[in-house]
Amino acid sequence: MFKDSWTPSVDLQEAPAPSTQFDLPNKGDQVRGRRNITEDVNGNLICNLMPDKLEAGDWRGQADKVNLAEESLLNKMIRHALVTNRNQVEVLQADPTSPLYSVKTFEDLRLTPELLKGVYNMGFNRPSKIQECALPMMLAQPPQNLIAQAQSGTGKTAAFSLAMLSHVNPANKWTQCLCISPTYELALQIGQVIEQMGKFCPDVKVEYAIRGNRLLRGVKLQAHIVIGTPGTVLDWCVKYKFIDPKKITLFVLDEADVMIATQGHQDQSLRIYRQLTKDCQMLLFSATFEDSVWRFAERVVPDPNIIKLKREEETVDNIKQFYVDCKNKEDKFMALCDLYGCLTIAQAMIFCHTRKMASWLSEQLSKEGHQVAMLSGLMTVEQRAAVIERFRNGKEKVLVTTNVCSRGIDVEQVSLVVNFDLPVDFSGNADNETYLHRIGRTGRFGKQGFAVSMVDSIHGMDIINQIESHFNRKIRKLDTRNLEEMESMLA
Ligand SMILES: Nc1ncnc2c1ncn2[C@@H]1O[C@H](COP(=O)(O)OP(=O)(O)OP(=O)(O)O)[C@@H](O)[C@H]1O
Repeated sequence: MFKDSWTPSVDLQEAPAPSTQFDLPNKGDQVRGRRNITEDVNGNLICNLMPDKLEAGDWRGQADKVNLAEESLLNKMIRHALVTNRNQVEVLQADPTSPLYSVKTFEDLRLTPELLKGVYNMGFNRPSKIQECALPMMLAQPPQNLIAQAQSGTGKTAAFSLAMLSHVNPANKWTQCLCISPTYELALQIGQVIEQMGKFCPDVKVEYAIRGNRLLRGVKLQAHIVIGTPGTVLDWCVKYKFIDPKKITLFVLDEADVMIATQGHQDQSLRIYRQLTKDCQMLLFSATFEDSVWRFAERVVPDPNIIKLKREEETVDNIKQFYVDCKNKEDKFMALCDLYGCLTIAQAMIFCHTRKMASWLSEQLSKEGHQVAMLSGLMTVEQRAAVIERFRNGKEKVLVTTNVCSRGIDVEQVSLVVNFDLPVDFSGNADNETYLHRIGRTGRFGKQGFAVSMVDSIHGMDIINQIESHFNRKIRKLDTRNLEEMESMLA
């Protein structure tokens, strides 16, 4: 195994760093305290202000951070099927005069029998919505560039995996397809899809340009497809020359939104891009499309075809929304217990703002005899996926969580969502988007759902009013001590 001064530096760059505590002067901050500086899995520095003394209900301290790369990985791990989306795919062609092709079957794509077998073997009967339009473009001759945006779970990874496998000429013993992904774990996930889909194409070789995978100096890589993180890919192309970037004919950049949110990855991606030839086909995928993503995409993908599939709107229509007036967290807990006594709850999700609160609440609920599962940002993504799986299978009826998992969990049996802490943004205003994602966990699949928010301050009441007027839906007061009234309201 080869080792020199360069490899550890890439390892360091792409490895998660331990949490570090610094005592810094907090110029301009109203609250005195310590700054907890940590690095997320992408190498982003996260600075959490940890006040010396948290006020009751303080929304700023210790909130669990939603990490885009982790969220994306978790989504991949817990999803076993396509996300349904009834919106129409929007297509903008680079050459509007060329005919627009879309396919209804995988046979229409004229794939090799081995590859077609691989696709069917994965249980894919027909292309997903985005695949119907994207696949013919990706497989077209002459090659076409593509920027595609669609929410997670719509079949993007499967689409570009198929494109790469179909693109490769196994007789050419060099790297022809290069795919970059924001993290080690995400790169492995993509590789798994390619390996599974290419199961019946044994001549196609895949390699991972990720930390820890060290090749002997001077080696010329024979793998046809390389998937990796930007730092290692750049070094494999430029420093070690394991890959000749001039021979790459298909370049895929996945999760562009996560990529540009990660320090250094945007520059590295651009540097990789500059090594490629003008004829190299470029494909870029993203779940969201803010201006910054769009500007980046335009730099990496010249003359693109553009495909967009809008996220299906979440609605609060079949969710009965309430708030409960409480004095403090103990009072909120009492109200929660009252609620339990009254509602026939299939399963419930309870949202807290901090890990500490989530732990306290889980403990209290367990003492009351409830089977409780808990999710927090302290857990690894694998641990979170396992907890969600157990909850999905009904092993626990209550899931206490921070914001780290408010998205993406589809559990049909969730009939109650409780905002034990209200969703607020950093400035203390109502976080309407988070509220919607949280309560959207109930009332799914056309069923009736209940969302109850616990309010323990004037500020909290103000937040409820803000949410009410944002969604233009009444949030009614619920008196959990008045059983009769409660039963009639929840009926
Ligand atoms: N044509 C298809 N038919 C049935 N299932 C499919 C099809 N394409 C993809 N899937 C499955 O749907 C799920 C989501 O697909 P995929 O991972 O490709 O989506 P994505 O848009 O890349 O989402 P993410 O970025 O979260 O991975 C996966 O479980 C995948 O196996």
